Amino acid sequence: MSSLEEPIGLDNLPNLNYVGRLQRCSSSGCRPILDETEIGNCLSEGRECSSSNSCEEEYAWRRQPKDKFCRDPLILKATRRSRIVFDSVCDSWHMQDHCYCSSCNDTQIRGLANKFLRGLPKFVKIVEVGPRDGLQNEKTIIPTSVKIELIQRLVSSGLSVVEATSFVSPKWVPQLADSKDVMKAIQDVEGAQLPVLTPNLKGFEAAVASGAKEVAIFASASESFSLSNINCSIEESLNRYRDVTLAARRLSIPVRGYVSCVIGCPVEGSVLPSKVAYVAKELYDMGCYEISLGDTIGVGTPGTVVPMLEAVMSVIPVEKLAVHFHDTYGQSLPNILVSLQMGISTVDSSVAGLGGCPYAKGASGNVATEDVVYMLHGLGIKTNVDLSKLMAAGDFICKHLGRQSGSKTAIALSRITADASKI
Ligand SMILES: CC(C)(COP(=O)([O-])OP(=O)([O-])OC[C@H]1O[C@@H](n2cnc3c(N)ncnc32)[C@H](O)[C@@H]1OP(=O)([O-])[O-])[C@@H](O)C(=O)NCCC(=O)NCCSC(=O)C[C@@](C)(O)CC(=O)[O-]
Repeated sequence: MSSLEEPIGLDNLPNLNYVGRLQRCSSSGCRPILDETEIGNCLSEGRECSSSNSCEEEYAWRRQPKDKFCRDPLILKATRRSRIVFDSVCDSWHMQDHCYCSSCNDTQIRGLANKFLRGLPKFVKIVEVGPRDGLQNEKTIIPTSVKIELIQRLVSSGLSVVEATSFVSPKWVPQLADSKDVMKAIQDVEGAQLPVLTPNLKGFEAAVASGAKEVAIFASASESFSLSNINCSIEESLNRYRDVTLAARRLSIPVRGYVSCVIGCPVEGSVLPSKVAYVAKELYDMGCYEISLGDTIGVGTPGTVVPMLEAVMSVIPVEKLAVHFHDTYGQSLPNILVSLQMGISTVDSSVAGLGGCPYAKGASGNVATEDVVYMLHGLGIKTNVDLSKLMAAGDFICKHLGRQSGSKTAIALSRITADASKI
């Protein structure tokens, strides 16, 4: 296995029981391993293992003594298939240092480890867009109370930014016509920024009147998409957004900027990186504190994402950039990984992979937050997100929508949870 992370291979881990396997993914179960010395040590330890040796000691999982484990009322409840209690079980386990590969005894391979993982950020901020981007395309109107509970659950999972709703025309996006009620109900939610989308001054004023403390504006790198999404050209939209950012500055309200169609447009096809860089810079110059680069239809691969990011990074500092991938072609995780390697440390995602844009037919939801958290924790990158609580939030909304989660991580871990409860 050449991967630096211990192979996921759940089926290949006969010596770990189900709970142990799950714990590998909990936020507390992962620790940063990106420090060069640590990687070096780990790999040196690996050198001492002969290739025929199993590295089981190195993978040792510290756990409660078995009898204590069995008396633990939390565990007993877990056997009754209680997901919430199972989350507590997760927290009673933690992972020790582990060696990645028993055969990593070659300095060249060690060099590769440093080359690919050394530059990754130690912490990634996740911007959860499920309640807005995730729900905006749902045909059946979701009760306001469900939206409110979803936001509350997401915030309590540790997410520090949860995009709550949009102040757009209810004729264009009927699902979010209750934005005022949602905002009023979450006024006392603490511990997270709760930005809302505003397409113009009218939306901005309504958002502020409803208690929004942060807004997001959204331009496009494609003329056709700009027209179909917000009914105006790119230049017209930038003029509108100048008004919004000016009004926001007067009220000291932070503004986030989106650029959509950064790789491709449903009408025009490929979008030039220079066009993306132009729109991103305009938004940055008018005062957006962060620019989120959206692959709205999810056509990007690392091969197209890297040149796009290069172009944008030549005009905007990398720490001001975020990436926003839809997962139509299953490319989001590799795209996120290359973005992190290029220095980006803010990633947008949607719980349970909810979403799709009403004006980009066929585009699927955003990358699932659970999958992003799983990958980041697997890389030793902190997120402050409790994966089990996040999964519970995903489960909550999926049950309401009557469909399976779009997160592979959530599906896999739920199976393990169900199996563990039978132990
Ligand atoms: C921009 C508009 C409003 C222009 O829509 P328009 O029809 O051109 O606007 P208008 O100025 O002619 O007004 C028409 C009506 O809308 C009203 N109106 C006007 N503004 C508002 C407002 N803010 N809130 C509520 N109502 C509004 C206005 O008052 C009027 O009402 P009427 O007199 O007919 O009763 C419309 O096109 C719109 O709402 N578009 C939003 C569409 C949308 O939300 N799309 C999904 C966003 S997702 C995205 O962009 C991508 C992203 C960010 O997720 C990143 C990625 O995934 O890549």
